[in-house]
Amino acid sequence: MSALLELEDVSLSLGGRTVLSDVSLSLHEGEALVLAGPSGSGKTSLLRLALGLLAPSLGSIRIGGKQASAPGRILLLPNERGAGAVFQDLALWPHLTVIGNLDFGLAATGLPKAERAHAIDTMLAQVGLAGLGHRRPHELSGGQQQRVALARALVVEPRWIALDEPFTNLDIVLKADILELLASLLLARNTAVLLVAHDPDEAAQFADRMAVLEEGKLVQIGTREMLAESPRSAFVRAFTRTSRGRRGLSSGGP
Ligand SMILES: Nc1ncnc2c1ncn2[C@@H]1O[C@H](COP(=O)(O)OP(=O)(O)OP(=O)(O)O)[C@@H](O)[C@H]1O
Repeated sequence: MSALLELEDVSLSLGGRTVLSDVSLSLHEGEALVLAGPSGSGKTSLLRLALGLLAPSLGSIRIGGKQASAPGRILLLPNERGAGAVFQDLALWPHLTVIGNLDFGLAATGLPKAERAHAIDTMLAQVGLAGLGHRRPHELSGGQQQRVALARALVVEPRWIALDEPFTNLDIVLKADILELLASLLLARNTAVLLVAHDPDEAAQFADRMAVLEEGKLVQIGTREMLAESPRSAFVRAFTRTSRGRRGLSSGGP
């Protein structure tokens, strides 16, 4: 079975400087792959390439075995990549209600209105926002806004989602809560995730595999076993135990 997402020997130059060199990486069905690395190492750029927001300078990207990007070319548009995304700034539509924000992408799928309303209701209940659907983003707390962004990314049932440090601005308790919620939602839906994380603890909660970028090069890729001794190991073990059975993933190289 082909990977959901495959980067092969991808390099990226922006403004005359090399941002990524020769990166090969894949994301498999239901897998949680965490991308770590120092500031400026190219994590966001890699996500943008994967989502089809940037074209590689060299190399190729495949989505579900289909050619998605080639040097200087985006062959599959972002909305054709089966992906959802949440970025740090969340980018919620300020003039739309919570329901309006979720319906924005869902309406484009062509699903009839009644089914969309049902999907939105279910999703909002799952992220703990039942009853808040008619509020606008500025009428919500920071943590609630994060949940809306997550719900908006997931309501269209993407096969994978890209998360670019979306929870950085939350306090530690809220962050732990939302990460736990995210883990359970992804597990229930078998959605794969490519998560950019600064914090190794955050990575450990999540990762089936972890990839480390330094100065645009992939310097390390490790399995969840490497993360078993994390300070939150009880949760990690619970998560990996369930996910191992369900996903039947063999860990290994890129
Ligand atoms: N449009 C651009 N033009 C020129 N250089 C860019 C551009 N976008 C990003 N860069 C450079 O590419 C490098 C990688 O940036 P990127 O945002 O991918 O890193 P990052 O690992 O996500 O960093 P952070 O953790 O700080 O968000 C940085 O040195 C950045 O300055």
